[in-house]
Amino acid sequence: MISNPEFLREGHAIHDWLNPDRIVIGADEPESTRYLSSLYTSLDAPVVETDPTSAELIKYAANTFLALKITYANTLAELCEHIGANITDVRTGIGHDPRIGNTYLDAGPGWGGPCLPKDVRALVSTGTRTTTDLGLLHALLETNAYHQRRIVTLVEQLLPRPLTGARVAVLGLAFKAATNDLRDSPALHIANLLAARRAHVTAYDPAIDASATPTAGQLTLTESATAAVAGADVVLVLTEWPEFAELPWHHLARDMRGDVVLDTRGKLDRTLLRGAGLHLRTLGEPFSEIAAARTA
Ligand SMILES: NC(=O)c1ccc[n+]([C@@H]2O[C@H](COP(=O)([O-])OP(=O)(O)OC[C@H]3O[C@@H](n4cnc5c(N)ncnc54)[C@H](O)[C@@H]3O)[C@@H](O)[C@H]2O)c1
Ligand SMILES: O=c1ccn([C@@H]2O[C@H](COP(=O)(O)OP(=O)(O)O[C@H]3O[C@H](CO)[C@@H](O)[C@H](O)[C@H]3O)[C@@H](O)[C@H]2O)c(=O)[nH]1
Repeated sequence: MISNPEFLREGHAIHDWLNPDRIVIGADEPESTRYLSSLYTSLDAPVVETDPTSAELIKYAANTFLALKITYANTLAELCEHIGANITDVRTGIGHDPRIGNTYLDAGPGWGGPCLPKDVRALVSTGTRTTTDLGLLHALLETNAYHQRRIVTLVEQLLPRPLTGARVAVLGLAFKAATNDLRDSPALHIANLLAARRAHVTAYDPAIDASATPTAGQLTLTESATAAVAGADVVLVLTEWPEFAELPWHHLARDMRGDVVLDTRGKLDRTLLRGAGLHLRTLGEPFSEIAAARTA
């Protein structure tokens, strides 16, 4: 048996496959390793030759480490909000240290998709069959679920009315930009949590065909951002599609009932939104501006 894990990212599949950081080959027989290695001679990457169990563990361990980094960033972002620090600066400040690096530290609505959640759970499941202390990994899963629920709490805090009956416009349902994948998507999960709290949720994602996509909850999918945002008490950006920054916010603001945008990906232009008369709330930044507007 040979284990040959793949490390490409959705949305970058061809680039990542042609430019791998490493090739991992786990085989019991040297002949099998030699044969599989020969298939990769056109690619310029270090080859890690190992046994099948270690190869499988490399895959789970890599995805779990990425999940740990993201969750750490999300925890820091929440802390920043409470103590008046700025997550962007904190991230830059720690990221210059090459031992830490500056990737997978973007605060957001929790990690998801078809790979990270599955592989963290697989690592936990594998460890459960042993006496290994898995406290860190259990905490990772629990904390990621907490960070998704936290977005619902933030929406609730930003609304000038109860969440029940409020109109929430969700921009982005895919688990990240450059894909239409809804598997284990934090965005879809959060939208469903809001709908379960009896908010009226209208959602738009540029890669999701509203007419062809069944949703489990009470979500209304729309074919445009304009349609999703019309009448909204609050706009919630959950996927980092670049086009959301380019939306005609002046026009959208006129059709909204409220004046707050919660951008969980930190990609919108604060000056542009302010010019449109909207209050922008991001993760990991103090939000006194909105609190001041509410108490004025
Ligand atoms: N999605 C990614 O970006 C990505 C990246 C790297 C590695 N991987 C790994 O690749 C694998 C597949 O991921 P995916 O996202 O393409 O999943 P997927 O669910 O989209 O595709 C899996 C396919 O395998 C088929 N299948 C499942 N069991 C089968 C069986 N017993 N016999 C024949 N066909 C079977 C399914 O019908 C499906 O078409 C996973 O192990 C994943 O961890 C995925
Ligand atoms: O700084 C970051 C980076 C990512 N994410 C989130 O993390 C999740 C995963 O993102 P990404 O790694 O880009 O997605 P995948 O395409 O699922 O790729 C991961 O899973 C694949 C399948 O196992 C592996 O091959 C890849 O190496 C691994 O990056 C998504 O919800 C992202 O929004 C963040 O919140 N902040």
